[in-house]
Amino acid sequence: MALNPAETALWPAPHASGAVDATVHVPGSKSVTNRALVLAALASEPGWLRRPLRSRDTLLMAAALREMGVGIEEGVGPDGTGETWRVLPAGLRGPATVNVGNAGTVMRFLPPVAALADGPVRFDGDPRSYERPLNGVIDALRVLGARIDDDGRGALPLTVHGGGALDGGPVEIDASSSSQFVSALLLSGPRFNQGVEVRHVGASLPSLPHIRMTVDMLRAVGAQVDTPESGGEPNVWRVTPGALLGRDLTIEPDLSNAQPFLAAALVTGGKVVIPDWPARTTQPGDKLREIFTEMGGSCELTEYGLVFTGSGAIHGIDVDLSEVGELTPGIAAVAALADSPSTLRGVAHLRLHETDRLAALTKEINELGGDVTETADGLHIRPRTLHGGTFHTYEDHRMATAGAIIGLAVEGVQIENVATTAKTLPDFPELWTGMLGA
Ligand SMILES: O=C(O)C1=C[C@@H](OP(=O)(O)O)[C@@H](O)[C@H](O)C1
Ligand SMILES: C=C(OP(=O)(O)O)C(=O)O
Repeated sequence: MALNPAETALWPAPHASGAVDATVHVPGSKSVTNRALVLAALASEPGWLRRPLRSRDTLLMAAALREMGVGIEEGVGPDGTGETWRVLPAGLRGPATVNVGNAGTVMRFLPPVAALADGPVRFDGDPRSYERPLNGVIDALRVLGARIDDDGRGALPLTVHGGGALDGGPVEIDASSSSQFVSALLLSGPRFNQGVEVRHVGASLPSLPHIRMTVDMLRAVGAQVDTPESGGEPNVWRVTPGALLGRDLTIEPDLSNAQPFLAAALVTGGKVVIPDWPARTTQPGDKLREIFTEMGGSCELTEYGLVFTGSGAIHGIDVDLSEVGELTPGIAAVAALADSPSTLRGVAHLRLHETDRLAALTKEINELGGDVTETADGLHIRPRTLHGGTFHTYEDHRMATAGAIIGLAVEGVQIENVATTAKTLPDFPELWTGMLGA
């Protein structure tokens, strides 16, 4: 496929001339917004999303739900403050066509919704979406009573022949390649005739906080969910059938998208404040308070938000990132600038994310003079003096932000296709230059 000019364009990553000192308002969480849209669409009454993320992944989710008959009105809230979306659930309908782009949440969360539609729903997406695993969702839906036409690879493209309802019941899946398989089945589970009982039988299960996020958000709209943590069997989640409530939900800032800004404080020995950092959250980005503190910073969580301060020193880290895999690119970027080596473990499944993130990070950091090697499940990073050059991004938003972090400390880094940050953070270049006072 020919790349358009935006994809080939190079963005000179700003070099920081001194310590940053900024307050950065980070837009809403992708993971929370897309779960909230699905749950509101499946509810038995209208609901509101306040401060939703407006990005490629969330607009694809909204467009897909609209295709299936759901009303989503974008506007300002009833009290006139901030962007608010009103979701009007309706009988889900096919025929419909869903473009998933390269959004894991759309390609995994919507086939179970489509199984409830009253006709065929065709799923297609970016070339990369054909390579990302979907077998856990496809196989499980068949066991639960759905009819699906695919090409047998356990991936897109496919058609779900919605029958207006789904039996549901018990199902075993191997979700070692993506936690989103579990989340997908649980989110629609209350609307299946028998609910759903998901038993994970694989060797490992990544991104557990994201499964907790699914469970918390289901409970917040009235669903009954039994989990391993609430006294149930290990690796088993059970959702009881029942109606879902329409809620008025304010979306938290995306803490994984706060990562590059916190990293800027760490890398420049400066200070960054992120307003509205939640006191309690299931977002994996909350782990950054611990990880970036170990890497040399310090933080204070106040009523206003998170105040994160760098000390001027950046330390390497040995850390298992299996629960917080999406933080890996940003941590790798900081580790490449540290005063000691790092080992990032537990993230083999990143090979099947937006791009093969382990290969991409290794290649791009090494091309700037770094010393990174891939392991079976992660990266070894030995800091070296880096030089400028082109940082390729492979249509991966987190590769682009990782390159920008390195560019703060290394002159002459050019990020290819910074526009790819639109997947979850369309305003990234403006927020970044704003933070630097440019
Ligand atoms: O459920 C979610 O919102 C997500 C789950 C994780 O997926 P994997 O378990 O596939 O890593 C994460 O990496 C992704 O960015 C968002
Ligand atoms: C893995 C990610 O996204 P997706 O939701 O497409 O899986 C990510 O945002 O880092």
